[in-house]
Amino acid sequence: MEAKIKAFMDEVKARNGHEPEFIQAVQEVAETVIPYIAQHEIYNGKNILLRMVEPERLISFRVAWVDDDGEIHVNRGYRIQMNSAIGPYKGGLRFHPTVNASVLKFLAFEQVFKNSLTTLPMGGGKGGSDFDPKGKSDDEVMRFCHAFMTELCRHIGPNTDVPAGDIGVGAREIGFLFGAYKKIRNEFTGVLTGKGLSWGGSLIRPEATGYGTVYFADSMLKTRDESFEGKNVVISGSGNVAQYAAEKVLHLGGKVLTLSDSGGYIYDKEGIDEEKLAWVMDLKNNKRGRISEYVDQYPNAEYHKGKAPWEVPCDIALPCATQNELNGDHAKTLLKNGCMCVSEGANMPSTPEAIHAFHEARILFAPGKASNAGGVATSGLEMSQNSLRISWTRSEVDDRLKGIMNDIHNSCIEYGKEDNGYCNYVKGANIAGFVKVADAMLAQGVI
Ligand SMILES: NC(=O)C1=CN([C@@H]2O[C@H](COP(=O)(O)OP(=O)(O)OC[C@H]3O[C@@H](n4cnc5c(N)ncnc54)[C@H](O)[C@@H]3O)[C@@H](O)[C@H]2O)C=CC1
Ligand SMILES: O=C(O)CCC(=O)C(=O)O
Repeated sequence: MEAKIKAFMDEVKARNGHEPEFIQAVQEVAETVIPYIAQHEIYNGKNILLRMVEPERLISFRVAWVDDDGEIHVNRGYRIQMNSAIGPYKGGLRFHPTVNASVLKFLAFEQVFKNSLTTLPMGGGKGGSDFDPKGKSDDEVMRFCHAFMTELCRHIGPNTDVPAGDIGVGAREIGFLFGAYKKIRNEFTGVLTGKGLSWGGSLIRPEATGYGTVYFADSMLKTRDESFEGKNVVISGSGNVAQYAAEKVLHLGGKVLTLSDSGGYIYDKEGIDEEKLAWVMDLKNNKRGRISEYVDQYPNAEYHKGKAPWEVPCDIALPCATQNELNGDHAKTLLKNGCMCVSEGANMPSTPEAIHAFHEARILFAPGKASNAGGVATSGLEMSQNSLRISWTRSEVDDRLKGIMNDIHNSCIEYGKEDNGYCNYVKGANIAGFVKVADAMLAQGVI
């Protein structure tokens, strides 16, 4: 089996050798899915995984825009349309200086499996730009978004490809992008998700990724007769996912000790309660400040510049910032300090070494493609509401989200439970996600 996996990866590396994040994401899937394919005659000899690692379409384009001083800037825009076997391409847009084809291909590849796990009819895609919204005025962000959509609008549509937010793309950016699409195409449609409530958005979409990550962790904890009640929880990030993960942890009786951004982390041993979290939301979503400012407001807290929060002893860790933010050494520290559960809110935040350490220690570990699927699932619910031209209530959407996260957990158990009783959620998510897409691809023929 190892030879088969190596031969497959050699082929992937030959074509994508300069794309480390993409190769990392494919390797993890290959290690779990190739043995499964070998045991299931219908998939054998069809090169399905090889087809799945090649994007159906990779679009790259120039985005030229003018700043407040009249200077012209050029960024690169992308949309990776990875797989449409089970529905229109669906996945977020990331605006961050680190964006490149490798990062977006890894995200688009993960998205295919994640969207399949939600049980909703959504293919996988991802896009974005190396534009950095940090430090830009609202007007500059608007001009960039309008320029970006001028090209992107040719490639998307409610039945073709439906983008949404990701790092650096929140409610403000989705508004500007939607405005440009509507103007150019003269269509008011559900072409983006994460929209404002008065123009087609869904209740609970802002909360969904963070809430879903915590719902998934709660399902894992229940398998060991545990819960969030009274647990110390360490969270990285302070953006959309981290904020609502923290909120749900508080609802379930846990204590949130940390939040972070790319500058460092804050540790509040008294706990970040609802009032402090509201202050962080205002800091990040309105003032667009740095997390270091927390200690000016709450002097009993500590700020650790340039560091990640995994050194703070905890029962549960929720990485909610970015890829590869939790490495093998961080994992060992978490385990030494007694961490029993890691649920990924971000995409691929744990390195392969970290995942290996969690599996060796047999703690509860959920990969992002399962545990953070609540965001895209609720985007799927937004698409349904747009098509039906109705709006569901907060509790209707939240109940559906809970149901979907519970179903994803059950799928992971079905495909990931090992003979010794331990559930390998990575294996479970990869195989469960693969089966639905592979079956659709088989039915649709070689195309
Ligand atoms: N927004 C969504 O619905 C979904 C987001 N995700 C993933 O969750 C993660 C966070 O996304 P959002 O919260 O939406 O973005 P966001 O832009 O609202 O927040 C990103 C957070 O990550 C921090 N960050 C960025 N780079 C960092 C670095 N190098 N080191 C430490 N912190 C860093 C930022 O300071 C910020 O706190 C990403 O991995 C994203 O792909 C996954 C599923 C859905
Ligand atoms: O809601 C969506 O379509 C995008 C979510 C996303 O980008 C993700 O799941 O990583």
